[in-house]
Amino acid sequence: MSWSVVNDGDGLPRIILTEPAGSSAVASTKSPKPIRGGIPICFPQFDNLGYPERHGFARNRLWELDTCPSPLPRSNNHSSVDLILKSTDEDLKTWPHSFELRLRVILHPSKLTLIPRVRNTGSKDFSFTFAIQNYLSMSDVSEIRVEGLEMLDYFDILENGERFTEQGDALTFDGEVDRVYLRTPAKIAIIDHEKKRTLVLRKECLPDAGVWNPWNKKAKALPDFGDEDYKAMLCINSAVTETPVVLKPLEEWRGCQELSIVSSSYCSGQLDPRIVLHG
Ligand SMILES: O=P(O)(O)OC[C@H]1O[C@H](O)[C@H](O)[C@@H](O)[C@@H]1O
Repeated sequence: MSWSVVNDGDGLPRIILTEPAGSSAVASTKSPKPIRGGIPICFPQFDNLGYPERHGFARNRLWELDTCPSPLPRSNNHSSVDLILKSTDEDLKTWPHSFELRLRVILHPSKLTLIPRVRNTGSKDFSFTFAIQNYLSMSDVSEIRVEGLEMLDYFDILENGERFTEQGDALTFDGEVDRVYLRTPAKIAIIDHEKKRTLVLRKECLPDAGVWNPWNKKAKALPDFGDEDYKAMLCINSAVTETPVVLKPLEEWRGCQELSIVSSSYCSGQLDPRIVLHG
């Protein structure tokens, strides 16, 4: 991935990351379409709960820099940014609730932390579902193992949302998958043998986890997704879906997700998977 720094209209530096090949090569960056990649934020709905924009409008809007992230203390860390999205008159027509959605993004050498917060700034209760949709880059999805979802209940979107219980061992992939696992442990490990690394997803107040890969047929049908790109990606979402969050006026909900990389020794069996998952 290459990067460059440009100054925007306010004289603020912006870092532009570009990937000349892969899914982002065909991804649309034109508003109001979400970018197929990165980490879209799904709010106020994950999937389609009856409001017009699938996965909510937040991923289709331009956010602003948040200069007052209270009550989170201001971050003095130069590798972090606070962003905010507020309800607009246009959005109030389809989702009639005033809110402030904040996101703190913190970058460490081998860890990315996201802290989303939703505040009810209106005068009535509202409820919402939410997801942090992580498009993860993989060497070869058919060689990936996901640990931490064993024996859990899940909704299978490909089976009309029917509820099943995961059997067996770790998750492996040999076809299209679109599931939402319910009440998962706080840690999920995504093991990439070929890249000799394990991604560890740790989450708080985000009890559910979506797992999605369109595989070859659906990939061809998606206009902003390369035909072969399904091979090198896996979406794992940290989500609140089964039991929506309810906020009274002035209440705030806060979640947290950490994505970190564990050394390749995990793949050679030197590191006990139980330590990664439960340590
Ligand atoms: O195409 P999008 O609206 O961005 O959604 C991409 C995917 O997101 C989630 O993981 C859903 O569970 C899938 O059903 C959906 O296909």
